[in-house]
Amino acid sequence: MNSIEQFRKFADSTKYLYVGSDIYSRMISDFLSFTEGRPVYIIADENTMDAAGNRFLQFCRDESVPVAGLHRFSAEPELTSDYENVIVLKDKLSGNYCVPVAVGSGTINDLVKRTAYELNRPYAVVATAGSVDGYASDGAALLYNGLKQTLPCSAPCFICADTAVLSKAPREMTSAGYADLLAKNPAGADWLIADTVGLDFPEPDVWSMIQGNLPEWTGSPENLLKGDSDAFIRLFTGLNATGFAMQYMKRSRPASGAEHLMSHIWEMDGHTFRGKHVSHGFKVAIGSLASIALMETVLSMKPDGLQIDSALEQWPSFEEKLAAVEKHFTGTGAIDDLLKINREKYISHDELKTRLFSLKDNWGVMAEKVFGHLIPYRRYRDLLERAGCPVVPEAIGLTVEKVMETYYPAQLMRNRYTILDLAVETASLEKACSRIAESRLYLK
Ligand SMILES: NC(=O)C1=CN([C@@H]2O[C@H](COP(=O)(O)OP(=O)(O)OC[C@H]3O[C@@H](n4cnc5c(N)ncnc54)[C@H](OP(=O)(O)O)[C@@H]3O)[C@@H](O)[C@H]2O)C=CC1
Ligand SMILES: O=C(CO)COP(=O)(O)O
Repeated sequence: MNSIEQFRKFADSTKYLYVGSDIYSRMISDFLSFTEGRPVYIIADENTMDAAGNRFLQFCRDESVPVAGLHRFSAEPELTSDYENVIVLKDKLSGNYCVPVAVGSGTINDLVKRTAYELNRPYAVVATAGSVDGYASDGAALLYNGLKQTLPCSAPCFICADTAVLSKAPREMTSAGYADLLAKNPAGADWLIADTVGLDFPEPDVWSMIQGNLPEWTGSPENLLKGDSDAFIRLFTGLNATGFAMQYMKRSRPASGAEHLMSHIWEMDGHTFRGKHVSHGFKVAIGSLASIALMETVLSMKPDGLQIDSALEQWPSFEEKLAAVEKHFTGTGAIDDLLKINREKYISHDELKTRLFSLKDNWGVMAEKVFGHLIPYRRYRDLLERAGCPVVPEAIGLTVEKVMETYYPAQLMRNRYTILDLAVETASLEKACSRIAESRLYLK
């Protein structure tokens, strides 16, 4: 198996990485190099303090690492990725020159990551679950002005994960991490589509690190559910390699495609199921299935089926496109940011015409490339199911109809070309939605 350390060469901020069952006996010397004698300030919550924080505190005591303070968010109500929580943390930390240590999973890590960045300090994370690929990324996925966006900031300088802790995390968190990792497959297909349009060339080293190793990282989902420690190392390696890829590229393209944009819409809607927020990974699982369904439906079309005249006729003017953004997002704090994104993203009728003719010429090559890469829907669903992930929208409190309604606003979320753009630009979204909704396979 590829060692996680060999992927760290892609990271410019993460200098130290410890994963395994005996991390505390090995990491003191590097930890002291990281802190440079400054005290640590631990940020955790009630769940994560029990899961790993107390053990980390014991490590500090045993090794005489000074602890300046401890902020423990309460477990109820659920901690969210709202930027307001960064303000709370900055207020706590700004007075003393300590180094922050996040003890938790995706949300706590992102809150501390952005706080450390705004205070211009390095930070460490003690991971408590293999639930997301965000530990090692250099962005924080936060709700800022109501828009779920990836705010720039440096990745952690020091990452450690005790596999005994990861394997004891709630099973759903592991399944969610598996779904977030497996999603690099449809996200990669989106990258190939963007490449065909001439917008975003897949960086070869990053492509081979992620896509080349993904089958091994995700190949035996049931071993994760059995608590197999090697399976956890593979999962955490894949999640962190993706984070390193984001550090290397300074953007989230290697990790995120249409499936993530759909998940962000549901998060911004405040979607809950049985009174609780649905995890990032579970929303991504349904977003992935929806994205693959759309890819298989749209790309199965023959080039002759691409009606350029009708697509051009349906293409909105600049004003009409902005009006569509207003219609979908008015009343949310995100509206100004989304209008800006869509002003930048808009292409004129003439530009669309050129793109559509080029697409018609390259359609067969693009479909071949994408289908050569994409895990087919049935197999993808099976992998998710074996990993304990949701495979129908109802399992996270959505409906097929709601998923169909999400494709269009998700296309407005980012200036990053995906299958959503291809479907909208070729005026095939509506027809594809009817086919998906009527099919006996997709999202059923
Ligand atoms: N920056 C990036 O590149 C990325 C960021 N993300 C973001 O990460 C967030 C989701 O993170 P995710 O990890 O799924 O969920 P959370 O960090 O929100 O954690 C979900 C719940 O699990 C609890 N928990 C964590 N570890 C343990 C444990 N070992 N034992 C018991 N309970 C535990 C948490 O407790 P508590 O509330 O106490 O922490 C919380 O209640 C989203 O905001 C998403 O957008 C996702 C991918 C990439
Ligand atoms: O969640 C992320 C990666 O897993 C971040 O992706 P976005 O940049 O699309 O928000």
